[in-house]
Amino acid sequence: MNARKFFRSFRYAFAGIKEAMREQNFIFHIVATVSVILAGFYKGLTITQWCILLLVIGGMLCLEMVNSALERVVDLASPSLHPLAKAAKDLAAGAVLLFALVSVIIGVLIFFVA
Ligand SMILES: Nc1ncnc2c1ncn2[C@@H]1O[C@H](COP(=O)(O)OP(=O)(O)OP(=O)(O)O)[C@@H](O)[C@H]1O
Repeated sequence: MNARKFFRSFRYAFAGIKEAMREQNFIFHIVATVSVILAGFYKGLTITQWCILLLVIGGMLCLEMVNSALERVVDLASPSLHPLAKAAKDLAAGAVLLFALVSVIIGVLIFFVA
């Protein structure tokens, strides 16, 4: 891969992050992220706890973006209602919900149990 192509792919990736910023859900996750990071400094987390927290935060944000990407692909491929389109969107939304639930449990363990 040449340097120009390499930097172009960065530009596209940043455009993807900018696109995600237009989503209300993503903004909610950013606000939650900032709050959790501030709470982490206040509590004085250990390095291991920070690593777990950052993994969870990164995973949540990435999953939200993949969900948004999938929504767009489904809307493009199936503008009219279709059971497979519904299944695809519901599966992706379910994945986000599952990860969010696990994240909350991990947050409670780190901030209130540890
Ligand atoms: N083409 C479709 N065919 C069948 N069901 C669909 C279709 N598009 C959406 N749905 C159903 O409607 C639900 C909501 O879809 P929608 O695209 O509005 O997602 P959303 O979660 O509201 O995302 P956003 O508000 O970010 O666009 C889906 O989870 C799915 O059950």
